[in-house]
Amino acid sequence: MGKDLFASRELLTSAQMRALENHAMATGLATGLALMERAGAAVAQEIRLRWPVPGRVVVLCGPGNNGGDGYVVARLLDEAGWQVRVLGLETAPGPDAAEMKRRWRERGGIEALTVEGLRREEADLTVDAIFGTGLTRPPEGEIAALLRDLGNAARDGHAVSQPLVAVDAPSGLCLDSGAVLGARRGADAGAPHARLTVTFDSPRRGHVLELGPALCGELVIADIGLARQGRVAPFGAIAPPIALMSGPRFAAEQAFESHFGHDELCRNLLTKSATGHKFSHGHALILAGGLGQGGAARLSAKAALRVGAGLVTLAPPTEALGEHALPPDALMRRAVDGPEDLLHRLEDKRITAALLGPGSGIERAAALLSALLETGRPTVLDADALTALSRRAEPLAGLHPGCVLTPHLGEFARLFPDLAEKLRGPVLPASPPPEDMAAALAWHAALKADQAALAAMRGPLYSKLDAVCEAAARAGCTVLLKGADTVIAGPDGPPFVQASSYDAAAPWLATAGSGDVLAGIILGAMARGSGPYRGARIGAALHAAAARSFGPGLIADDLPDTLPKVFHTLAI
Ligand SMILES: NC(=O)C1=CN([C@@H]2O[C@H](COP(=O)(O)OP(=O)(O)OC[C@H]3O[C@@H](n4cnc5c(N)ncnc54)[C@H](O)[C@@H]3O)[C@@H](O)[C@H]2O)[C@@H](O)CC1
Ligand SMILES: Nc1ncnc2c1ncn2[C@@H]1O[C@H](COP(=O)(O)OP(=O)(O)O)[C@@H](O)[C@H]1O
Ligand SMILES: [K+]
Repeated sequence: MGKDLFASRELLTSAQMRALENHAMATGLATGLALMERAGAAVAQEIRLRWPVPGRVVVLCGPGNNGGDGYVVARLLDEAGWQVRVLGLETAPGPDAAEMKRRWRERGGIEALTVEGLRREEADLTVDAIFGTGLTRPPEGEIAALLRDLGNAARDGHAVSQPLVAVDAPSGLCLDSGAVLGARRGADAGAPHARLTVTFDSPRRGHVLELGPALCGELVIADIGLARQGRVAPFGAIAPPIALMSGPRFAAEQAFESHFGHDELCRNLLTKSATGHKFSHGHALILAGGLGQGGAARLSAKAALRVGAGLVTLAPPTEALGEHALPPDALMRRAVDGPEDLLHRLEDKRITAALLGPGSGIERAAALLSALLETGRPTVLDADALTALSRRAEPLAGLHPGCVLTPHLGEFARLFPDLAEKLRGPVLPASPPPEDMAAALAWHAALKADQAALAAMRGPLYSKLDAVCEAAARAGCTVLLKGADTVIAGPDGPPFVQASSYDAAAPWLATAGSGDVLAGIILGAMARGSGPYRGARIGAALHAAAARSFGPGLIADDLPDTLPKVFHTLAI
C-alpha cells in the first residue's frame, strides 16, 4: 500500500493484446521473432530467479505461439544448465514458433505431448506453454486429459506434483473471463494451477477475474518492449473499451500514471482545503430503517464521516430515532417519515448525496425510491434498495447518471437476471437467450447438455466486466459489482476492476456489514463531489486498503476506524 493506491493500469482482452502485438510488428517496433524471444527470455529469467539451482524441467509446448515461447524457454534453460525435456506436437506452427522449434531441435529432441509422456520421468518443474491468448475452444482429447492431469495434481497431490510455471496463462484459462473453457462456470477442473504465471506487457481480464487469481498463482507482468506511447492507436475500433485495473502491487511496479485523470483526481478528492468549512465538504443523508435495523446505517454513516463528508445525517422513521441515538456522536439525526417528507428534506440543496438501502428495510426502500430518484440527487443504492428496485414493474426506471448501484452477485442477478445467467453460462452465446426467464433457463440447460454444440463453440467467454458494462449501460448509471474481484462500470469512466487478488487480497472483507461500510465510503466521497464513477473507485480502493491494513480479525466496525491509517499512507 502507498500513495499509488489509486493508480491503475490497462487490463486487456486477448483481442486487444493481439492488436497491440500486430501494431508493434506492422510499425516495425519489433519482429514477431524478437517478441517471442523476449517473452521466452522473461519466463526463463523469472524461473532462474526463483529456482537458482538448475534442475530437471519438462516444457510442454502447444500448437501456436505460446508453444513457440516454450521452445525459447527450453533453449534458454538448457543453456543455463537445466536438464530439459520438451513435449510437443507434430503439427507445424506459425513461422516464428517454427523457427524457435527448429532452434530447440539443434539442442534436443521433442517427445509427444501426452499424459504418458508427462509421467514418464520425474521433473522438478513443469513449464506450461500449451495455450495462451489463442485458446478459442475447450481443449479436447489427449491435451484435455493432460491438462486435467496437471489440474488434479495441483489439487490433491496425485500424479505429477512438481511446481508449474505458466507461460502467459495456465492453459485452459479463458483470458477474457477468468473461467475455464469447457468446464462448468466456476469449476477449475481442466486447467492446471500454476505456482507462477509470467504474462507479457499487460494483464488480461482473465488474470484478475473469477478463477484467474487462483489458477495463475503469482503473476509477473514482463515488459517485452511493446510501445507505451500512442497505445490507443492499435486498439482503434476494437470493442469492448479498454478496462483498467488497480491493486497495490500492480500500481507500485508500474509507472503508468493517471489514466484519463481519474487516478490523480481520486487522490485529490480526499484532501481538505485549509480554508474550507463543513459545508464545503458536503452533507450526506442516510435513509435508515425502522426499529432493530440501525446497525447497518450507522456503519455506513461512520464510513461517510471518516472519508471526510462535512456533515452526515441519519434519517430513520420517527419511531426509530431513539435507537439511532447511539454513537457516533458526530452524526446528526433527523426523522424522515415518507416520500413527501423526503422531498421536503431534499429541498435543502446543501444535502449533496444520499444513501438508501443498508438496513432500510425493503418496504421503506420501496416507498422512498421514486421520490429520491425524482430529485436527481447523487445517490447510492445498496442492499434493500436494490431488492426494492428489482421488485418494481420496471426495475431500472428513474435511475439517472448520478446514481451508483452496489449489488453483490445475488442482488445483481435479481436486477439483471439475463446478464447473470449469461455469466453462469459456459460460453458467449451466438444469439442471446430468450427474454423470458424460464425459457432462458431451459435454453441454457439444453446447451450445457449438448457436448457437441459446446465443443463447436468459440470464445471468448462472457466476463464479469462484460456483464457490468451491459448493466451500467442499461441502468444509465454507475454499477459496482461486489466480490473478491470488484468490477465497476458507468457512463463517466472506463470499466474498472479492483483486483483483490495476489498480494492485494483482502479476504477479511467477507464479513457481515462490510458492504454497508463500502456504501458509506462511496456516499461520503460523492457528498464531497467525487461524482459517481470516481466515488465507486475511491470506495473500492479504500475499502480493500483498510481491510488489508487491519488484517485478520477484521469486523465491519473496524473498517471506518482504519481509514485514517490508510489516509496517512496516502499523505492526505
Ligand atoms: N503474437 C505475438 O507477437 C506474441 C505472442 N506471444 C505468445 O503467443 C501466444 C498466442 O499465440 P497464438 O495466437 O498462436 O495462440 P496459442 O499459442 O495460445 O494457441 C493457439 C493455437 O492453438 C490452437 N487451439 C486453440 N484452441 C485449441 C483447442 N481447444 N484445442 C487444440 N488447439 C487449439 C489454435 O488453432 C492455434 O493453433 C501468447 O499467449 C503468447 O504466449 C509471445 O510470444 C509474445 C509475442
Ligand atoms: N474474498 C474477498 N476478497 C475481497 N473482498 C471481498 C471478499 N469477499 C467479500 N468481499 C467484499 O466485501 C463486501 C461484502 O459486501 P456484501 O456482500 O454487501 O456483504 P454485507 O451485506 O454483509 O455487508 C463487498 O465489498 C465485497 O467486495
Ligand atoms: K500456457
